[in-house]
Amino acid sequence: MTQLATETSPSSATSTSHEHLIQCARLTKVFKDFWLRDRVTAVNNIDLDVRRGEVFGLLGPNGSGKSTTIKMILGLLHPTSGIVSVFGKPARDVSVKKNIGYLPEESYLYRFLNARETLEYYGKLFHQDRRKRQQRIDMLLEMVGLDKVQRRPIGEYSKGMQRRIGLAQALINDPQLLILDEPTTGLDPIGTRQIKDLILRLRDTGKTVLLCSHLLSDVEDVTDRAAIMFGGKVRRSGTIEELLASEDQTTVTMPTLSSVDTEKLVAALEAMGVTEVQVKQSRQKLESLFLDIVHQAQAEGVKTAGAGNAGQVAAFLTEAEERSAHMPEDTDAAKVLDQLTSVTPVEPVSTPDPEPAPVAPEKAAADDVLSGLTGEKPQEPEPKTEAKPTPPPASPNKPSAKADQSVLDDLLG
Ligand SMILES: Nc1ncnc2c1ncn2[C@@H]1O[C@H](COP(=O)(O)OP(=O)(O)OP(=O)(O)O)[C@@H](O)[C@H]1O
Repeated sequence: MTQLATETSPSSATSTSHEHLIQCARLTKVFKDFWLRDRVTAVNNIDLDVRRGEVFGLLGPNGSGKSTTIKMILGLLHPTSGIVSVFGKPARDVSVKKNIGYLPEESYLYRFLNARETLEYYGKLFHQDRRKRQQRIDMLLEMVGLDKVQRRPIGEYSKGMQRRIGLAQALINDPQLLILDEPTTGLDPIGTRQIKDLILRLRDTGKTVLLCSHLLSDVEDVTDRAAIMFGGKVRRSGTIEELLASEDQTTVTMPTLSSVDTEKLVAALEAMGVTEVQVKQSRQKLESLFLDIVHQAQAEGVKTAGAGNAGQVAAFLTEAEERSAHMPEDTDAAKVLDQLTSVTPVEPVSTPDPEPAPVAPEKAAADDVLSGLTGEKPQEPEPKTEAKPTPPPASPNKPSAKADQSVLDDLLG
């Protein structure tokens, strides 16, 4: 391919109005020291919105406030000031939690549980009945390529395998909003591609993804819009096209031209008054080259300890994508992803339970997990507010943008 770069026009990106699923207004978090004096302003008066059905990238260097923002969106940290609403409700509202899946930056998995037990544990926290839980666990283990190693303790897993089980854990409740903090850390390029494909597939089925990553090429590949933070503030935000558009260049790509044709083309452009024309041979991305080489080696039957798992995930995601391009509906992979991503009514988290006692150990364990995530002491349980079912996540039942706005207006006073 030949690429031709010339000076000219601005981005063609357009923005349309969408329903806001996360809204942060004047959001601030100041961490205090032991004597309650202000120590660190981690997030400083930011406005942010994430729209339903988009992949939103939250970027920034270490310590810029991304994780703190995410924890406030999750209701794990109290804002010092400002407002954060999720699904049109305050972030600490327990009922919104059922529709959120979260992959934390660090794994908070139990080393001595195996993959299946881990998903069992998280499925139970959502009070899923046994049959539904088992089905989902089977589908998720297959999807993240860990079904063959599901009985091994997680402590024995490699970093990438732990990321995979973390992702499965985040999806166990079929969330409408998926918050992924550095999802591709530790993954090989195949696993990274799989996660990116999965994110895109989930977006295509109507899920919203908030993605936090330092790997800019990953973010660039999958996000619709992004915000770049520094020092607790959002420095820039917009669509990827808007953010990356080079205002003073146009790129034209075409099949490779002969040197004679290239000269004619450049001469024609110069005759039109276009200056500084650059002609260069297109390069493929290192990721495509890597994947080509690996796939070729797999096709040749070259043996390697890790290839089995990676190949399986790729096949699953490929079949799912083919199905979306009008493949027969009944392939196994299509069914798996379909069921995982289908919009199903959300079950009440705690339908009045005739035997409430057995929930207690899980609750205690959940508090452990929460306190691990936040680094703060767990809150006292909010009495019985959990019992209210969330409206089904299908868009007709979701609060409208107007409703979102009015809640926010109410909250803002
Ligand atoms: N529990 C805490 N107590 C005190 N300071 C904190 C706490 N959590 C975060 N901070 C501080 O807040 C700032 C922002 O941290 P945060 O973890 O949000 O950054 P980040 O953008 O997610 O960074 P990274 O990319 O390294 O994960 C940092 O200066 C950090 O030290």
